[in-house]
Amino acid sequence: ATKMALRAGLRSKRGLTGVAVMRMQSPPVNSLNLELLTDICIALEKLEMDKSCRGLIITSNQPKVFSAGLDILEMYGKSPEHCGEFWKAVQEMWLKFYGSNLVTIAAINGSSPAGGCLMAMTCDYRIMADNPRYSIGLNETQLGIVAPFWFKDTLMNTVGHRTTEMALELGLLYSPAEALKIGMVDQLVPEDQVLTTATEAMTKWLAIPDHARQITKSMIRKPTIDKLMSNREDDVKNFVKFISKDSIQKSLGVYLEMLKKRKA
Ligand SMILES: CC/C=C\C/C=C\C/C=C\CC/C=C/CC(=O)SCCNC(=O)CCNC(=O)[C@H](O)C(C)(C)COP(=O)(O)OP(=O)(O)OC[C@H]1O[C@@H](n2cnc3c(N)ncnc32)[C@H](O)[C@@H]1OP(=O)(O)O
Repeated sequence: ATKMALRAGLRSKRGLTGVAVMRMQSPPVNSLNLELLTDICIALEKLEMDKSCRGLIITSNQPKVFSAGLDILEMYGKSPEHCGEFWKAVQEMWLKFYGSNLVTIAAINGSSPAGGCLMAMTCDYRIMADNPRYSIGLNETQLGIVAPFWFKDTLMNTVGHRTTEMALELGLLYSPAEALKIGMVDQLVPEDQVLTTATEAMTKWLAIPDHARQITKSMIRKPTIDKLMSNREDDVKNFVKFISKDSIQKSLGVYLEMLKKRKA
């Protein structure tokens, strides 16, 4: 096994031959801030260029949480310039993962709301811990915010049209069993088996010749990727305009307070 040290917030190491394991470790809840997003993108870029690497398993080193989604503090009370930079990093993460040539497997060993769910859905296969206390889904509307079209497209491509209407409009967070039922995740296993099962699944995916699998993946995902690629700047402008509204800032503030109170 080769070890690969990465910058703060992220550790990645090789286990299975040709397979990297990326462990998010940004306490307390792996919320996706600018630094973590940048680290993830740099790591993926390096792996993508490494000819000996064919697969990537992404998981969490934090207890109970895969990722809490986008870091709300990057969107609350920040300048339009900062929000724009942040959103570009979110786009970059999505583009890199959704368009990755590697086999990507999400080993979801905890809750995965919003951007965390998005990240998992960019992968080729999802294995989640069967703990009923965990949840996964795109809950944006519950925060008073609107998931952009490429979040919606990713969900629609994964679970279908009608389920997306319900999931997105109601901002539903699903238990692992519900997520399996609608196809948001592909497999449930006991918590201590998530990573070993991901490794087993990887073996199956790697049995397929890379070029055939990569061309097939690209054929399926390219239209969705192209849609964002040709609208990137407008999407950033829309985000900044939307997130800077007083009413949206107020909703985010209320939500953050709720998170803190819930803890107390
Ligand atoms: C018309 C419109 C046109 C166009 C639209 C254009 C653009 C679209 C606009 C906007 C889209 C923006 C998209 C956003 C997607 C997102 O990802 S938003 C983030 C959503 N995330 C959540 O809702 C998750 C919130 N967190 C939780 O539910 C729990 O923390 C979790 C279940 C993950 C873990 O629970 P637990 O282990 O009990 O931890 P705590 O709740 O105690 O949390 C620990 C501390 O961490 C803080 N925290 C949690 N999540 C976040 C977060 N996402 N960002 C920042 N901070 C977070 C929490 O407050 C605690 O802090 P404290 O210790 O109290 O200081």
